[in-house]
Amino acid sequence: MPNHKPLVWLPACHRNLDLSDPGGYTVLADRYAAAVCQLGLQPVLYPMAGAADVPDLLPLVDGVLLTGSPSNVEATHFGASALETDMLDPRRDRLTMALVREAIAAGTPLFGVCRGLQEMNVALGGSLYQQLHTEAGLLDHREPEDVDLDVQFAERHEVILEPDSAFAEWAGGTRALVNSLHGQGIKRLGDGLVAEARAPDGLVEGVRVASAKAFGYGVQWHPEWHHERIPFYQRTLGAFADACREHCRERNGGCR
Ligand SMILES: N[C@@H](CCC(=O)NCCCC(=O)O)C(=O)O
Repeated sequence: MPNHKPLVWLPACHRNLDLSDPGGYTVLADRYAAAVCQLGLQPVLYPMAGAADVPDLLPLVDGVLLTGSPSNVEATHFGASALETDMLDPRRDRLTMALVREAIAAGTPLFGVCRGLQEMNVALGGSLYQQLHTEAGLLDHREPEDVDLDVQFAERHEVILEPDSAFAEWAGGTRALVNSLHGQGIKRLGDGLVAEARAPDGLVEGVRVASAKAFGYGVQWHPEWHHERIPFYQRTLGAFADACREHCRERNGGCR
């Protein structure tokens, strides 16, 4: 039995931090890694991993957490053109498009948060609204600018949860309040995804992977934000952590 905690792969972002370094930087918001640690799991990064490395690396981990990011999934992945204003991350896109499909096929627990949900949707053939706030009938789902993080991540709207879904179980009912920090959103649902949570404007904000052999969920909100004091977020993350522990036991005959 290995003497380590279940390992969770968090694909990083790649940014030019504007320090005149043409090599760029690998970036991961501590918030996600800290939440993984608080769940008793060990976050791991493979900074240079590309799509071709996924078959070698996926068997080494017990779960995959696709984090949020200010960058947008490039619209060329769903048959549209990127907007001039888009902040893009083509390396992350290339990795996560492959990772989503292979994690589902391999039965590795998979959880997508915000950009991560959008990646799951696009990897499975779905499309995104590129600017929700320009769409008639849809809410502006972006966070307020130039305010404290506590205000940016404050609960902003309800989600309506499918009765009998895991979301309803985690929320203890069919409605929950969530934060909202995104400009893109699901337009056409990816193949094999089941919509189980919707914003009041009808936008799909929570999905289940129908064929998942382990945990396979994505959410548009941020359950990692102060999950320790919000039972809905805590139960969602707890279910992902339980699935990672189970996968670790199956993979290794046990785990810490
Ligand atoms: N850029 C996409 C995804 C939005 C998203 O993931 N926001 C999280 C921002 C905070 C963080 O880095 O965790 C969109 O705008 O829809």
